[in-house]
Amino acid sequence: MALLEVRDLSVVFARRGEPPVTAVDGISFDVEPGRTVGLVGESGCGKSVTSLTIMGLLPPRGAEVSGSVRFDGTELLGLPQRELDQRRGRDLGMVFQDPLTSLNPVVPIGLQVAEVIERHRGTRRRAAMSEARGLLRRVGIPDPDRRLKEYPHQLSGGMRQRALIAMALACRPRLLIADEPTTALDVTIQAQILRLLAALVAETGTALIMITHDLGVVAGLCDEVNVLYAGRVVERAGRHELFARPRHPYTAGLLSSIPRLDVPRGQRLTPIRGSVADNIPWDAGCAFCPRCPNALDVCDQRPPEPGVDGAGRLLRCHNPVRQTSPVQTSPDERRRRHG
Ligand SMILES: Nc1ncnc2c1ncn2[C@@H]1O[C@H](COP(=O)(O)OP(=O)(O)OP(=O)(O)O)[C@@H](O)[C@H]1O
Repeated sequence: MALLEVRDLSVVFARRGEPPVTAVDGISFDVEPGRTVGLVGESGCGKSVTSLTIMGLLPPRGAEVSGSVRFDGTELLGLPQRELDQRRGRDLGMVFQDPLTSLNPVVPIGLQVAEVIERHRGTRRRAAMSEARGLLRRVGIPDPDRRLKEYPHQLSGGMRQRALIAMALACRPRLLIADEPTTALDVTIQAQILRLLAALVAETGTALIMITHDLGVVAGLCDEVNVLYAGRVVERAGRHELFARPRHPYTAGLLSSIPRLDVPRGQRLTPIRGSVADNIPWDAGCAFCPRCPNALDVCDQRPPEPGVDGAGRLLRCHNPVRQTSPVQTSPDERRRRHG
């Protein structure tokens, strides 16, 4: 059974004097224990609203939420706040993109981690501090005895992100949601943090939802990738299939926007044209249609229904990319081939 089952989740924000915004529009996906699932898409496609809804952290007023979010068989939507807080503390953890705003600037790092352990597991201060030291070491913070006493501003960006991961792990969550955890970091530190997350997932068996605008980030980490566009999943496939044969023109565009060294001669990067401001509403057709290189007449007349092929790939497109042989090689595949 899936650890997390999201079914037909929709989130609509009411705005005074303006039409409502449908941030999430009928999203469904599962996360199995120990698996890593990516939610990928451009800014504004609904990634963060989805994760905040799962965590029960959406502002209580102004958002109309429908659908179902079941964690280990329990419906989380509509759960009384107390029970949700307990579950969040015990089973669900989150790593946000900006550690400086997520960490308390006036509390030393070690104490922040220890307080999470104390609050959620009832551990005494001394034992919690000792466990915090171990966690800081585990997430790769050098000299944890010293760092324990330091404040967030005394740590580098990468170390702050590691501290945040330590805090999220302090409750030993069964599901961790990482929302753009590497966006604020430079490229080498990004790679280190991604390796750390992969190692922690393998070691602890925690399920992970990885939220990012960058398909390159999920390339080495996710078992399965959901590509979101304007609040809907437009393609879902295992990482290898998605990278080898993207079928939705949006996925293909995202993939070809990743700079790579092994692009076949003559094939150029073809970034997606336009912006989300060009979208049409889903009830009129495919929201991506005005930006789509494959658009047909039907695309701005009728919304595409999602279909699932024999290999389990979900696709929502009237005119998918047709490929008979792989044109892209996933980073994993390249590593495997080249050792
Ligand atoms: N409180 C709110 N009130 C009104 N609209 C909102 C609110 N929060 C989010 N939205 C809108 O919902 C849509 C989805 O936002 P969301 O933050 O989930 O996107 P995202 O894919 O996570 O983008 P980013 O990577 O920029 O955070 C956007 O159009 C956004 O403007």
